[in-house]
Amino acid sequence: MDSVYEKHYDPMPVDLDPETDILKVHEDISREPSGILMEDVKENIESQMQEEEYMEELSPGGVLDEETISRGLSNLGRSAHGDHQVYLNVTIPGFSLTDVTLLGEYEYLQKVEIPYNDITDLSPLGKLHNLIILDASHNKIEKLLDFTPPFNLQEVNLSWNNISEMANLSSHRCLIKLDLSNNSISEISGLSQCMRLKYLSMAHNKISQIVGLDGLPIQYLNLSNNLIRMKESLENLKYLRELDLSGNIIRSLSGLQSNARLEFVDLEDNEVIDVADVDYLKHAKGLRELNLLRNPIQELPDYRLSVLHRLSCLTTLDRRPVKEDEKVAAVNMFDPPLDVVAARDHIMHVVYSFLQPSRVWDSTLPNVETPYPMLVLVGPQGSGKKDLAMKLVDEFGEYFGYGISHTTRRPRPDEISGKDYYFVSLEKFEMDIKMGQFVQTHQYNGNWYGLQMESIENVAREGLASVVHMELEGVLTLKKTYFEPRYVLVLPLNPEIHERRLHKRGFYTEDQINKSLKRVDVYVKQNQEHPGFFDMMICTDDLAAAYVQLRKIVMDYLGITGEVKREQQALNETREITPTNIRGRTWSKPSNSESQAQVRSAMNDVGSALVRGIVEEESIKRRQSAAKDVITGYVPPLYDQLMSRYPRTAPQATDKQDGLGQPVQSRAFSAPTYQNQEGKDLSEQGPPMSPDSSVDDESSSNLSDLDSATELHHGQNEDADLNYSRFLPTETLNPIFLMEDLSPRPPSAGRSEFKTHVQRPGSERHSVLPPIQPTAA
Ligand SMILES: Nc1ncnc2c1ncn2[C@@H]1O[C@H](COP(=O)(O)OP(=O)(O)OP(=O)(O)O)[C@@H](O)[C@H]1O
Repeated sequence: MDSVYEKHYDPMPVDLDPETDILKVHEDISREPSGILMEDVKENIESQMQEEEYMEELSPGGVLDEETISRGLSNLGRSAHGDHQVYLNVTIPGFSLTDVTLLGEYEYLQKVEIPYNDITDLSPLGKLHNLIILDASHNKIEKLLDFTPPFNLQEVNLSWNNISEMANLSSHRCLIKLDLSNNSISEISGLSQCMRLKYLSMAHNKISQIVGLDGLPIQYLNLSNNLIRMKESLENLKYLRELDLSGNIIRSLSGLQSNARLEFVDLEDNEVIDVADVDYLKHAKGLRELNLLRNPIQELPDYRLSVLHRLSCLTTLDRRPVKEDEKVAAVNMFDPPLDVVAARDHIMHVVYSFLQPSRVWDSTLPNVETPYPMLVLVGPQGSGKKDLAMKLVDEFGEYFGYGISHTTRRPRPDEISGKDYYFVSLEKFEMDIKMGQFVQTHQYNGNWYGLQMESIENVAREGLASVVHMELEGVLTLKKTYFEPRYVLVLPLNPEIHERRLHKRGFYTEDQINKSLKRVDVYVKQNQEHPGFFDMMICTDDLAAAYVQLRKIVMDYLGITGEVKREQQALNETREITPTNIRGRTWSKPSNSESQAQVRSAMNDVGSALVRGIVEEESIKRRQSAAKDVITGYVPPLYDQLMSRYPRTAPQATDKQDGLGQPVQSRAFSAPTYQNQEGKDLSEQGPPMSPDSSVDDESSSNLSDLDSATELHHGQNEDADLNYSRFLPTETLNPIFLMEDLSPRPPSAGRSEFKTHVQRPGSERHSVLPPIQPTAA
């Protein structure tokens, strides 16, 4: 037997030229290909022709005949009554049939597929009592199901026909699926009795209103490519799960708000313009897919995130799967959790302050372990926290100072700028934010509130702990900073008393009062869900009792008894309180029990008032080091600048503060005139870089504040300067000795005489803040 290769191989006709010994191809290359292949082709063509002839013979004139039917029959099975072996299906597509009368004789048929013909009349099918599925799509039918209804007809496909009007289908009660797409129907009607209808497609028609479907159990509705404006409600289509309304002229989605079972909505190519319309789909908790492609809404900024925020359950939007991070981004953009708001607030202030030239603050109290002593009273508006704060400052004036926030709110009649708040304009507030002056900010009732570093420093400079009051959001930001205050939750638990208090003040609108009352729950929730978030809680239903409680907490914590306090008062009356003679009190959390014990023991030692507290000792030590760095032009590595908890990136006051009783003098250029090694006056270049400077370039550090540094140095003679120059950051130094060498702080007028002969350390770099050596109490 010939192999396949041999059978199909048709060698080129070649001759060997005896002279040249070269193979030559035959001149006559146009000869027929091999006989076998030719035969195949011929066979093929013949069979095709035969087929066509045969087809032509079938159902001549478009009249269905036996032969055609017998060829289309399939699925041999039992008749409905079970007494006959019959074919159950017939498929006769594309025979240009016009007359299907003969089909009526096949009464056992359950499925009839006669698409792609020219049928206009389906009445013969009325005899098919067992018919369940009918596909007569792509025909020329003009009337809808105008035949005696088979008892169990469930699925009908009459798409791509010429139906312009719907008929009363009340007799087709078993219909489950009806496809009438691509006809020219202008109104939906006649379906009211089809109480099993689950699937209805009327796409590509001329429908302008979604009516006539009330109460039907439709789950899948396709009305795409019609003329629908969607003014009506689909409220009665309770079971709707998939809705295709693409290619219409829909502007608003109102009407879909009641379809809670929707899972898929296609609104591509419509006129939806407002992202708020998406809210109409909010009740559909199971909505997974939404398509709004080719709608004007797509042009809106942050469109995708905005939709995802409103419909958080979506898994696919505009045919694109929704990613997890998109969902997170959507929430963070449109409804950020309190913590995210606080983180952003914090980042903003850190970045702005970092962009500012840094300064060394004057106060000696803050240190790495207890950055700034601070007591924060937290609670909703009208909880009485401000009254408590003021009273605490009144009574314990030698321990606490009131940390005054800035606000854009208008002052009330009895309020004084610089006492209750610094009342500033919005422009000023924003400018201060940009100048990196704030530690935290928060918007409440349309007004901005914020605590500036300067306010805290003003209190700390007096050797006192700040008492501030704020809303929860402020605390969340504060918790992200290097401050570690004590937080006292001040909460009215009786809503009636709270409401009465708010009404009595007469400042608030009903909305504001309601908001304040509701916010109590936010605080309660925060307290319950984050144990330890607040250090203490005081109920302020009775303000007097609340103060007694707060007072006791404060005195216990500070370790003062009534007697000691009196002693201390007497002591204070007899001596001037300066930052150096106040001992190391703190209201912030010591980082470990040891240092807390040290603080307590130092504080209890009332008799030795001139002995410095540990807090101050450590603070002085660091100031010395920082001051030396400033003088020697040392720039800390970027990491140190960022990570150090010392307030090195504190904002620079470059402007007078509006509303301050005593305007803060500009500190930006307060550095003294000084000279470099060669004796050249550098004052034109500005002062040397502070240890906090965020700028690496020495020449650009012209805004450093050198108050501390100059205070340490000022007034020393040449010897003192030389003496100081010994204490480079590399050397271990007991700051007490250094302080004893220094004369008291001179008036600032003398600063201009300051000169330095200290060598710059060059590449020798050291940590700005040397580790704290444990000091004996
Ligand atoms: N820096 C701040 N950060 C966050 N919240 C602040 C800040 N300063 C003040 N707040 C709070 O903003 C809210 C509104 O301040 P406002 O001064 O208008 O309150 P109030 O009507 O006087 O009520 P209250 O007596 O509770 O302070 C108050 O709860 C207040 O504590």
